[in-house]
Amino acid sequence: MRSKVSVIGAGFVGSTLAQRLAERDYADVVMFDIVPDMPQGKALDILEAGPVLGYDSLVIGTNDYADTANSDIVVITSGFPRKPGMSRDDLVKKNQEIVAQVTEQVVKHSPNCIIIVVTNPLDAMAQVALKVSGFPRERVIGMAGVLDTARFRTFIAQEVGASVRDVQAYVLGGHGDTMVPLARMCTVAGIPISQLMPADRIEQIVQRTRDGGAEIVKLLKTGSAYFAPSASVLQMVDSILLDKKMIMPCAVSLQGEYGFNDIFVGVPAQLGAKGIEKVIEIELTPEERNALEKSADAVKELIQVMGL
Ligand SMILES: NC(=O)c1ccc[n+]([C@@H]2O[C@H](COP(=O)([O-])OP(=O)(O)OC[C@H]3O[C@@H](n4cnc5c(N)ncnc54)[C@H](O)[C@@H]3O)[C@@H](O)[C@H]2O)c1
Ligand SMILES: O=C(O)C[C@H](O)C(=O)O
Repeated sequence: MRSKVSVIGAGFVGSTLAQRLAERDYADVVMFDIVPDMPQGKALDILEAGPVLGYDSLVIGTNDYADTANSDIVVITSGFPRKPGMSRDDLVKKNQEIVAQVTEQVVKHSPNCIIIVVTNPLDAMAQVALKVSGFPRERVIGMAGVLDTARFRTFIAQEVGASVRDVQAYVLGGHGDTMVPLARMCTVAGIPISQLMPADRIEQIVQRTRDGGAEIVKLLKTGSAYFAPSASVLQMVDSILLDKKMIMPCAVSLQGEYGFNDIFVGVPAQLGAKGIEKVIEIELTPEERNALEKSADAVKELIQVMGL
């Protein structure tokens, strides 16, 4: 039987993800939205590309949660994106309500699914989904680190004129202004970047990575990034559905790892058929440790604002 992936929210991230998933040809895809007819129209459009591109994925658009029943993975993208001048945290109240209500329905129809949260502010919304679902932490994962790391890798590759495939990096912490790009562990074909570029240039790239989401928001003016975000979710879905056990930075509800408890923080995690199969603890320098704590504090503040 084919796997089933449901995407809640058929906006820019949701519909681009549905397209990418359909092209993978390993799962049927259901796209849900509260806007009448819109998910149906987008799903039909993606389905009709199948004969040209050669995939047989069934793609359904719906306004009825019953169609999402028994999904293996549900990706929550529903909610407001920010506008220029806003921070992701400014979305917290509006999106908390949406994510809570969506999670309730998701769980009712797919009690055994793995949830991937995309809605911002990411770490706080993952906390909402974990709480409302009552799922174990292995089955509620936030997407942010793959995207932030992809941005970091893009800028490093551009700087040294290398293939992005040769650039390895990690961005840890919350998906906000205090995220922690680990420049010390960034390599190009195994060579530390400190041997390839001056420290001040590395610091500029680290800052551009932290501002990566805002850079796109400023250019788009009416919404936020979706091509790289949907590609990043796809990598997580690949690792889970194909049980590839890839290690990538994800927002995970930590239970003692890195000294944190019951708070979502971006850390390297191994993703497989069971969801989060392992949290990888990297030894951090005191400076990196401080930066991670500062980033976790920003997430804690939001959790308080939400009354969770
Ligand atoms: N974690 C990340 O790295 C990351 C990356 C990109 C975007 N995002 C976030 O993802 C979210 C979606 O971004 P987008 O660009 O797709 O926005 P969008 O406005 O294009 O789409 C959001 C969709 O959610 C739908 N929606 C609203 N309330 C709903 C509900 N109760 N049930 C179901 N659907 C509902 C809307 O109708 C809309 O179609 C935003 O919060 C954005 O900030 C996060
Ligand atoms: O920046 C945003 O608001 C969207 C997303 O979190 C991103 O990093 O692109």
